[in-house]
Amino acid sequence: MFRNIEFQEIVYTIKESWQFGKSRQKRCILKGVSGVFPQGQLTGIMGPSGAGKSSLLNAISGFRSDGVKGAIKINRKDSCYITQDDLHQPLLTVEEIMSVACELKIKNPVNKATIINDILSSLNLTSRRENTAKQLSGGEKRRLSIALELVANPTVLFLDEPTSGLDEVTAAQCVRLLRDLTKQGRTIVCTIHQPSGTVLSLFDQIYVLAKGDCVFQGSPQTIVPFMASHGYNCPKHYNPSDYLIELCDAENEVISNLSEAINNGKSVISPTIDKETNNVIGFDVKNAVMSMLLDTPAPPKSSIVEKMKALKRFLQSDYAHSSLRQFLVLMRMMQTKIYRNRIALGIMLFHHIFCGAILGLIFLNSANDGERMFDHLKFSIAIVFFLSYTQIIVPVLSYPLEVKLVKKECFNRWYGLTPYYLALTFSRIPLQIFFNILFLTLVYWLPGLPMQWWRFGLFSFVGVIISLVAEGLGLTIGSTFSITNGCATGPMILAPMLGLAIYGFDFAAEIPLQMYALMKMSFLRIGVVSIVLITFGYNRDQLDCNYIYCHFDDPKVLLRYLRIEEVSLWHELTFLFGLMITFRVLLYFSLRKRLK
Ligand SMILES: Nc1ncnc2c1ncn2[C@@H]1O[C@H](COP(=O)(O)OP(=O)(O)OP(=O)(O)O)[C@@H](O)[C@H]1O
Repeated sequence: MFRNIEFQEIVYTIKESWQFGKSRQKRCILKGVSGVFPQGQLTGIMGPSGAGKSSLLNAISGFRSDGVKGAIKINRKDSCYITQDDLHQPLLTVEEIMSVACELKIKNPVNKATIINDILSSLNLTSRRENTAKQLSGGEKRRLSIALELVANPTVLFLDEPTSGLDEVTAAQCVRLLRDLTKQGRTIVCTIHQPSGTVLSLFDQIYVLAKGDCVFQGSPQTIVPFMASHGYNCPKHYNPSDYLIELCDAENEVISNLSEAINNGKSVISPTIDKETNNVIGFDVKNAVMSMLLDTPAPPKSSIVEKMKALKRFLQSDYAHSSLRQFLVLMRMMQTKIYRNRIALGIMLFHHIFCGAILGLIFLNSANDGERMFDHLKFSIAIVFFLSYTQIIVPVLSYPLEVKLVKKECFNRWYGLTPYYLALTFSRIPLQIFFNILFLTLVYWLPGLPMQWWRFGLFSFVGVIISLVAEGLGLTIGSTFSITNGCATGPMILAPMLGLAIYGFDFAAEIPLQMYALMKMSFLRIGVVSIVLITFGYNRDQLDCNYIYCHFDDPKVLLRYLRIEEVSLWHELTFLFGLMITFRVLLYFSLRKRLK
């Protein structure tokens, strides 16, 4: 059902970020603004930089709810939000991305091809359908963002700065396109920076904010007469919106005068039109009729009714398809994405073969040397460190950007968190196993470890588990922090773990009990102990000795020296599994927090 979007006395408060020596203070970004965005119209939210335009759009669309107070009347299930960043899967073609959107967003995508053709041709993207998203220009990316959301035929579209970064002609084309979409009954609200006269005239309504207050709401043609009635005469040949914004930016008094006149958005300025010439000859200040003001308040609900409603909401899926179907579509999309990234695949292949060969050559034929006890330990540490570092650093650098895309798609109800999370977890495993086994084969074979299949199998299994633990940690960091903060956090977590991994190898007998407990928290330590147990335990044959006496030629002596001869590999594996699950659970909650 089409209805106006109405909001009343919206207050948006943020907590200033913490600064050294200063206490955290609250800052009011939106100061009780009200307004109506009429159904089937194109409304532009304008204002000086920092006025709170994006904040208002985020608050009304629900993209941001923390710190937002006030009443908002909108059918969110039928709306979508298009972010400023134009985030898409860069390696998929326009057609593939549209196809994924159709499969996830349409209940019965039987005429999927027709829907895609219609939307692409109406947005002038047909000629680009075979191109990947990263090959598109800024304007094309913007149109693709709109095309993707149109698949579900939403009645309300929110767009944050759809014209930013576009030249004047492309910006006008973009706004014209939005206006055409309103002709099909859609309500479109977007933030916009100082539009040209041509672009301004394309809007049905303008909502102007200044320092968190509403200073104008109405048709663009009424800006000049409205301002003039308050003594602010817009010079001829001057863009009225520029004049209004510049005035508000310069003088606080203007903001309070205009905001009072418009009742902070509770009034709307409508044009008086001369019937003969069809020109705007004046304006009227009307109450922005807000049905929610007229609605009689519902009687307070009992907690049982509330609980039943919550249960109903839980059982009714917000999505077009079941979680299983979402998982399968996402899994296929992620696989395509992984295998299409040929450069990354090539680098990963080279990285694993090169590092495996280098490590193998450093310890070439040394695995059976009974005099090189410390080399055996260094070898185990190097393997564990390689597996961990590789798996942590890649997601720390690449995942933060993906989280933003996931946030947008989840918000627009493409899919739920659980199917996404499962697809993310399982889609990477086959390739990860392949690369790790390649590396582990080289480092097993070149140093000359015993050619026993079962031992190699265990060695590879533990290696893969270590890399999965590390990947979980890397993804958790990537989903929680930005790239910059993640780059500091990753090594900060890894460094003590590495310290614990090598701690006490030469005085194992004297390690205090508390340190043992701490060492169990380092998956690197558990990984090193597991690798040593596999390579030197399980009745490994006597090592070579070219002297009269080699203290460590009996592998059991090495295990005893490290105080791990009684340690069970399965016990260590249980800890590794425990940490793997812990990091994956942390990843889930971190994603959930971000998506909220
Ligand atoms: N999460 C946040 N944390 C800290 N400050 C914020 C946050 N969100 C908004 N602000 C501040 O609120 C003010 C309004 O921000 P907003 O992005 O809504 O402005 P805007 O009118 O869209 O500006 P611009 O046109 O420059 O994008 C800015 O001063 C901004 O720094």
